[in-house]
Amino acid sequence: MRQAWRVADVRSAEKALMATVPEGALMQRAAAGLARRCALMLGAHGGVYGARVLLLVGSGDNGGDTLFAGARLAARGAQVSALLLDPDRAHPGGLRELRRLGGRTVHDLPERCDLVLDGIVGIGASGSLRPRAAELVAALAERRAPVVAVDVPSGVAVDTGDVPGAAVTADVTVTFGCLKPAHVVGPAAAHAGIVDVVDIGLGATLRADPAVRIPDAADIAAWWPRPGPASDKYSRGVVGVATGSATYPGAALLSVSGALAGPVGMVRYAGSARDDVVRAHPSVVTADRVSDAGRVQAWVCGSGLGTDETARTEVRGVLASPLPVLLDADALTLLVDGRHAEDLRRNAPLVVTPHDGEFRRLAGEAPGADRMGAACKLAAWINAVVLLKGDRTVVATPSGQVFVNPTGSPALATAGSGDVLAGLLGSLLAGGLPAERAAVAAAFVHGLAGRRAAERGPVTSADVAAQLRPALAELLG
Ligand SMILES: NC(=O)C1=CN([C@@H]2O[C@H](COP(=O)(O)OP(=O)(O)OC[C@H]3O[C@@H](n4cnc5c(N)ncnc54)[C@H](O)[C@@H]3O)[C@@H](O)[C@H]2O)[C@@H](O)CC1
Repeated sequence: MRQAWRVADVRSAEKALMATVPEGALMQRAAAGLARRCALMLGAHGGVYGARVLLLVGSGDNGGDTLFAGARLAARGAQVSALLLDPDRAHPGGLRELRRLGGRTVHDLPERCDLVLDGIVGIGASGSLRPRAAELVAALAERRAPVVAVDVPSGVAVDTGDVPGAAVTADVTVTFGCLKPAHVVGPAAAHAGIVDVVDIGLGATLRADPAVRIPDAADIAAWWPRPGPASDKYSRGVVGVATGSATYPGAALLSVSGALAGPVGMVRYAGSARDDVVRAHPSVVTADRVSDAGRVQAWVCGSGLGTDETARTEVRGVLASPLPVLLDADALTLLVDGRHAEDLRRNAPLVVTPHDGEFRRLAGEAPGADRMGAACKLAAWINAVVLLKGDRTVVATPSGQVFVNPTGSPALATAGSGDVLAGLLGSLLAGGLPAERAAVAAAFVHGLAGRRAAERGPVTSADVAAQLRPALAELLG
């Protein structure tokens, strides 16, 4: 599992490390890693010798890294120019080194270059880019040259992943010591491109809890419940699905197909779409109401349920059970009505899976610029695992742990895709996974399925459901 740390924690780790190494050593490690990556990129397109490299240099150490890396490229024969945002405050040692090795300074963006290094600001940035920097970033976007961001793309909010104004969009970001939240969460993640972490020796001094964890395929495969020789349909878990209605039978079908792809041995469906469900999925055992459904180990409730009195009774019924419950869509609307989020507090595990609109109804305010912070706050308030949907879906626990799903796909932004996710997640809850792992694993596999479905053209949520099993077959080997 990869992890990302907040600026303050990176700073203290760097401070501790700096006390043990010669002055300037960390910047040289950073610059060496950065120059190596740039040389690789140039090598793939004609070579370093003679390549036109532009450095955008701010007045902090981020600019210093950039100047030293530029000097290394100049030493290998690249034609390196540095555009200094504030010439009087550019890193003096870096500038000297660049000039010594043949680099020069320029006042404007050149018409053409083979590679741009964005060293305007790094983790020392505050707020949106200042006007001169913002202008430069806008002009850069028109040049279409490959861009390497140094540490973080200039203009992103490093700790939250927000993009408050103009920001560099990089092909590659070379970061130092560890990932930061902006590389993996929020709109900033899309500005980072491929992220390379250069080891500058920070590992031993980076002791704080990470701000965010990013699961990989091996984590999900290790968590996924698998049947053993002694398993039967009950011991694998039975999930109850209370979704859909006569008006929205599709929601029932989609959440059930999500549940069937999960690890449970049986799916029970309770609701007025039972005939449709059984016709499409003959293995599902159905009932009219939650109270008649029989024994289950977890409930999924909400998608397409409607908001009438019957729906309200069903939601109350699942919440009154001592079982893990996942609430989505109409269930959230019903319970909250803008004011009753406390009603969700219960002792058994609860997962809610809101999109931004549902989040606003639940929390009383939109997630805003800090999606991780907002999800954590809501999770603590209602004592639930919150899965906040988005391009980089965030999963937050009541104790403040945050995970970000790396497999998101724009293909998942389609009606009913959340119903499929809810069914799969409920199946994992019934299969015995702790709530946060169930949420993280479901988002991961749902994302993989979305990506697979997108390879075959425009995607419907039924396509996503159909790709869950092949995605799992590949993942679980
Ligand atoms: N601290 C360390 O040990 C290491 C730091 N390194 C580099 O140092 C960077 C951090 O350096 P600094 O702390 O000097 O900070 P930065 O270089 O990230 O930014 C600070 C400078 O940017 C300006 N600035 C701040 N906000 C701005 C905005 N919104 N628009 C335009 N300009 C703005 C400030 O006036 C200041 O001059 C890291 O990102 C990394 O690149 C690396 O050399 C590795 C080691």
